[in-house]
Amino acid sequence: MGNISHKKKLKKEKLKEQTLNNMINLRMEKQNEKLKKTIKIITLGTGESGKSTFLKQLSLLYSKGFEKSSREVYATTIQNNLIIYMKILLRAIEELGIKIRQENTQYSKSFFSFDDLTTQSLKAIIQLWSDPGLKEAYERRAEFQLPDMSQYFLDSAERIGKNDYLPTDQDILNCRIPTTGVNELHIVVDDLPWTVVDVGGQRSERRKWMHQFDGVSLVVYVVALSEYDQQLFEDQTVNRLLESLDLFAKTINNGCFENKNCVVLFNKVDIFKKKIRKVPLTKCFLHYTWENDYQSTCKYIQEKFDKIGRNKKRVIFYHFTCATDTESMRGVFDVVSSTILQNQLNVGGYL
Ligand SMILES: Nc1nc2c(ncn2[C@@H]2O[C@H](COP(=O)(O)OP(=O)(O)OP(=O)(O)O)[C@@H](O)[C@H]2O)c(=O)[nH]1
Ligand SMILES: [Mg+2]
Repeated sequence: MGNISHKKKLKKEKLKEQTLNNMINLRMEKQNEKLKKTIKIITLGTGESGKSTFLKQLSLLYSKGFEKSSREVYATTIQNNLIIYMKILLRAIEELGIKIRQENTQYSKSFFSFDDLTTQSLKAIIQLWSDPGLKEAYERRAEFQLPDMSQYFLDSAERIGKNDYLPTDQDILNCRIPTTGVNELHIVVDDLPWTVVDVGGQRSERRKWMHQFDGVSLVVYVVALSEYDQQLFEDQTVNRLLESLDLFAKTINNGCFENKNCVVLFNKVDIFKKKIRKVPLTKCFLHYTWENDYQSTCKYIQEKFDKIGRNKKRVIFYHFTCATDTESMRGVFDVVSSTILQNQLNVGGYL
């Protein structure tokens, strides 16, 4: 009798164990499914901070990169931009009272009649860009609105002006096309499907943002560090870095994100490193009293953002980046990817 009841007890315990195992397996499967669900990342930040460049790099590293047809579209934009940049510079030399060489005045006078890149307009661009007056205007670009990357393209005018010109990856990374609406990139990183959402950062675009906030796993907030001495394109009375700080406060403390980890990219460090040697940070933060070197200014700016974003429910990761440099971005994506994995494991209850 005793033996039978002992056997029954063992059977019952085994059954219980099996049920428990099944339940654990089921839970694991469900959690794995959750982990495999598409990770939605949104890039936010003010206009021209580098959000779309971040997306282009992801596309180069984890997707097919740029097809011939899209290179052709970029070619037209880059060629048109050359005309636009030259007109901006010519207007600036007039407004700033900068003199150019006598022999170049004929080119500057006729330039406003050009709309396309032709043999004539290309010749004028090359001639005018060799003038020290235009270089001086470029150096003073914080006083008007001219993209930093205009120098890269003006230096390459001859190559860009060729009939069979097809932009390189670097040309495309440097090309500025302000985002209107929403762009999405679908990629697989470390076995996980990512949807990366890119929105326009200029003021008129920001009202579209909140429609994209649902289901976001990670916010990547992009700040153009180098813009501390520049004014907004949309409002010439507002400092760009202060606008970014203000926008960060409004965005990151939005109910959708208050318990979500966030990655802040302090971008354009290449320009910032050069600029900070010449232009004091007091251009932006009037009461800044620390040393005006790279380390101290970066620390100060990071603290400003951290003070706004810090709370007990999330972690904010900071990286100093040059979004146009593919190799350095590879390292940044590795960190972003492990941040996401950590987030997912937290959600699944693994950690
Ligand atoms: N030198 C330098 N240029 C950069 C860097 N990141 C982006 N850029 C350039 O800055 C310009 C603006 O970059 P975008 O990626 O278009 O900026 P965005 O944030 O998407 O701008 P919106 O679409 O208007 O919101 C482009 O010409 C880029 O090539 C960087 O780290 N260093
Ligand atoms: Mg963009």
